[in-house]
Amino acid sequence: MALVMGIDSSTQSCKVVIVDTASDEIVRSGRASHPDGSSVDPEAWWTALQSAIADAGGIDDVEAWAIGGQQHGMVALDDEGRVIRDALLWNDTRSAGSALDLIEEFGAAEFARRTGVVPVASFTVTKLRWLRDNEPENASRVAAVALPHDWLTWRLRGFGPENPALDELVTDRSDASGTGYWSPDSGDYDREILSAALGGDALLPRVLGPLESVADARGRRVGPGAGDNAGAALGVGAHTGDVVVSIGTSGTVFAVSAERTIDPSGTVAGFADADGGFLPIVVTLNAARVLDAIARLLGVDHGELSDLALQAEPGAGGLTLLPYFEGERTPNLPDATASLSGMTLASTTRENLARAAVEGMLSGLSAGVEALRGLNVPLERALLIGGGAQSEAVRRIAPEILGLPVEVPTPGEYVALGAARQAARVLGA
Ligand SMILES: Nc1ncnc2c1ncn2[C@@H]1O[C@H](COP(=O)(O)OP(=O)(O)O)[C@@H](O)[C@H]1O
Ligand SMILES: O=C(CO)[C@@H](O)[C@H](O)COP(=O)(O)O
Repeated sequence: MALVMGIDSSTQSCKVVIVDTASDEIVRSGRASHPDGSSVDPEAWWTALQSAIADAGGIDDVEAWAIGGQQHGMVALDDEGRVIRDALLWNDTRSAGSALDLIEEFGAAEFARRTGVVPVASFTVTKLRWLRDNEPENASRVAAVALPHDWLTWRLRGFGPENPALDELVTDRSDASGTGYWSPDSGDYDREILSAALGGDALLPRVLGPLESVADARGRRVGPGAGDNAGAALGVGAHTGDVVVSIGTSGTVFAVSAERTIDPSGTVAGFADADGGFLPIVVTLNAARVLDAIARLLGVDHGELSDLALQAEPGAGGLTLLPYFEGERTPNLPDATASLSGMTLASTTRENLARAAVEGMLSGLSAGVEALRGLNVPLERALLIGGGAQSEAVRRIAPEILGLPVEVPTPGEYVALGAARQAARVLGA
């Protein structure tokens, strides 16, 4: 029997699972919270990772590990391996103007062709341009740029300001594909785009193939890791025809595909997966936290919110929630706010508001399903995962709004599980 560890360092928390490779069963697990906000000191993730590992009973008996994590966050390092400023996360919209500048310089179609994405504020490339234009002194100190999972992998392998070997930074295809300066065709970085964004070159993590590995300070195998969505695809075992709908802080709709997709409109991002293929994906900024916000407003917990929503009729009596609480990424409306419409004396009930929250959140995801269908991605069934999939109302209303049969795998930490599966693979177990 060999034990492996998978980690999901997500927006709201860090989750650790320790899996027995003989049975594929989780034998121990742990978690710790991350701070709120879209600009976060990466040290908080490192502290949370260590707490989550302690909560899981430690890793002395683990033979291999891998980290999945929230994508796109900009971790800028100086030449002594120190973090230069708080990381700007995927849901930080301050670089929306920088995204427009990059589109003007390169063209949306050219960007999509070269990198698989059209810049929006979420992608790392726009955060680097924002740094260049707004904090030139910080930009001039950047020696290396990493993503959250790259940086945590480096730290857990024993590197950091005390041992600042920047050339030991590694990443994987899936997370590299969310930077906006990586080419899905060549598998190399697009240095011209990187330099145009940052105003100079920087060291970037070496991109490992799906079965490549490195070692930690104790000689254990360390997998390349993954962006959280690609990690979830591994964890849930997604096949052609499946569309995974993940309701976490972000709402994501994605499929695994042997072919890369190119969408010059930017609606579908042409990411890579963690298995040597591709992962066409649509991402919204407003998902589980829409339900959190309305539950808070109504003074109920998630179970009660779900009960209320299921007591209302489909269509919520005409009440509609457009849930752009955090601006929106798809459609690209970084400055939008949420709005409630269709309020009459009859429609304005607690039940209808709860239902409107579920329907509004799912409608954003349903637009994602349509966008994938528009690129001829085969879609036969939806697999619903993420914290929001624990809501019975979400599970029961989803088939009608998504227009697909919906299966709900047993609630679980699929990103961490996907990372554990990758660790087992690199161990050859
Ligand atoms: N029963 C539930 N119904 C609806 N939402 C829930 C439920 N349980 C947890 N959540 C929400 O799910 C979110 C966490 O999901 P998760 O997939 O772990 O997010 P992330 O990966 O972005 O950190 C939180 O916003 C939490 O409030
Ligand atoms: O921006 C994206 C994908 O493009 C998000 O999916 C982030 O990767 C954050 O994921 P969660 O923390 O919401 O799971």
